[in-house]
Amino acid sequence: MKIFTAKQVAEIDAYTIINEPISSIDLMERAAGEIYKWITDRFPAPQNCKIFVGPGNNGGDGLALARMLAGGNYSVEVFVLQISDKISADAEANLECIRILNTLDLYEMTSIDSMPWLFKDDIVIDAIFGSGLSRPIEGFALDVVNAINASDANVVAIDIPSGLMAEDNSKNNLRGIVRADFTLSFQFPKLAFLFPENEIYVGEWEIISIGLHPDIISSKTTAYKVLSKEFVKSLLMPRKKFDHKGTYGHGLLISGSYGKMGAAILASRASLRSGIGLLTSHIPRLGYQIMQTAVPEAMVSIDRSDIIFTEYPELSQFKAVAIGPGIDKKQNSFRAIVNLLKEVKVPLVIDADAINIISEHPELKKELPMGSIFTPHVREFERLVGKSGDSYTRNCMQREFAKAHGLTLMLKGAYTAICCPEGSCYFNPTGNPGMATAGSGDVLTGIILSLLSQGYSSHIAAIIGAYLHGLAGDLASVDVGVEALTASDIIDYLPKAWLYLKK
Ligand SMILES: NC(=O)C1=CN([C@@H]2O[C@H](COP(=O)(O)OP(=O)(O)OC[C@H]3O[C@@H](n4cnc5c(N)ncnc54)[C@H](OP(=O)(O)O)[C@@H]3O)[C@@H](O)[C@H]2O)[C@@H](O)CC1
Ligand SMILES: Nc1ncnc2c1ncn2[C@@H]1O[C@H](COP(=O)(O)OP(=O)(O)O)[C@@H](O)[C@H]1O
Ligand SMILES: [K+]
Repeated sequence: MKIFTAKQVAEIDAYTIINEPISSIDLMERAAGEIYKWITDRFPAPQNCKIFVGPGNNGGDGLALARMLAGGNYSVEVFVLQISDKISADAEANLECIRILNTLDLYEMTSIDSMPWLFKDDIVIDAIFGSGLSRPIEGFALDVVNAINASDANVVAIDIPSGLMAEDNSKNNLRGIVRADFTLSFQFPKLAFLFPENEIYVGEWEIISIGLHPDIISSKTTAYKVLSKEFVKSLLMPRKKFDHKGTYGHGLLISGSYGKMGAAILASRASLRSGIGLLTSHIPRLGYQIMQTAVPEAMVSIDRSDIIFTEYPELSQFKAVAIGPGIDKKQNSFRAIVNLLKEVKVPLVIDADAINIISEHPELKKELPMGSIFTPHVREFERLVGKSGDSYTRNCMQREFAKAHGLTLMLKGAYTAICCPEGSCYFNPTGNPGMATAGSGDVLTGIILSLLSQGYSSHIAAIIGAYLHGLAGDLASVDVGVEALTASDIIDYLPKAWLYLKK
């Protein structure tokens, strides 16, 4: 699913109006009708609805919705904020319509003094500002936002919580944003919904389709997409009858150290559960028996060191290499990484302490092999790329870094962001908080190594890997719940995840 900027959505709107064709007020009616359906489904009548309305088309949606709710056995009060002299034509038309209705109460608000009391069971509809917000909210509208936020009512935001910018909130007043329980976004998600600090404003979000024109949606380009099952499935390569293990490649996994052999076991098992033909696990000597016992399918390459990574086997036989899970950051490991970066000619997955080592030696950033994949979580990302005060800025830095170095840079977490060398950014919707547990990143590294070894290109391997990893976590959470979920569960549910993905 594509994510467009607020400006692009306005263009898509305008195209739809001309080419469907449909009048703008009818499009507003359609949008409000879809919100009405959602509300009647979620909060069946009778209920008390308090609708706060601003001067633009977001307010117009709220006014059209007010008329529908009033006709549907809801008790409706509408509060029109007198914010500016301007009111959009469609909002004005809808305001005229409801002025003559005696089925609802209409109030014009010029100060916070006329703010109604909001009760716990009230449904508050936030239609103050939508995607036309051009600056932080101030004045009495800010007081209204704060009063809504201080209440226990059920707050439903139309299109976007008022005060939240659709993309960049780095200069916003964060105290002037409605904290919705539900956000009903028209046709597409906003980029801001995918950033962790905005969860308190957006609440649960849903996409409400309003029939915007398919031609413009498919032709308009955007850097941002949310992955879908259909898209990920379309990337899978079919297996053929006469394929053999050589067809699916030989991968090298460099992982583990004293006290962290578990990372090597997890990544190895995940790799083998994701379709790799042959896996060689390079580990320090102490891990030999552990690995041979825990993962009999893996071949083992033994480091001269008992406890850390200091060397690697001859590389020509491998189709892909992954390094990092559990390797630690000792000086000898750093030297071995310097050599590996110089020598490796195949795609490389760089995770965990391999990222930290490169971050501590910025001169190594020049050596990064094109086509490599970095898989940092946010702390590792900050060490590698730099700090930022907000997620939008961080995402811009991530895209820039991927472009500048010609590599795929994943930022792990809820909605893992995968930035590709040509500038695109994919967000992964699968996964759950149960995966915030030790070793789940090691599992992801193993999966991606496996996909690279099978011949998937770097950014495709990152996309399939992130989606599959989250899907396995989601399927596991259905059976074991989120608290009890372990990284091993993610591996155990990889078979089901593959089957579900290919269905
Ligand atoms: N997408 C779709 O397909 C469809 C979209 N629809 C709906 O349209 C909405 C977008 O409507 P919109 O463009 O009229 O913008 P909206 O946010 O209502 O208000 C802008 C007004 O507020 C003003 N203003 C801005 N910031 C301000 C501030 N801080 N403090 C004070 N004033 C401020 C601004 O003034 P200006 O910036 O020009 O000074 C302007 O007057 C969209 O979110 C969705 O709900 C549906 O109806 C149909 C299908
Ligand atoms: N709340 C969440 N929602 C979705 N995925 C999550 C969530 N928390 C963690 N994950 C996923 O779990 C993995 C955690 O990786 P990482 O932090 O490197 O763990 P570790 O270092 O313990 O292996 C990442 O792939 C991340 O996307
Ligand atoms: K809104």
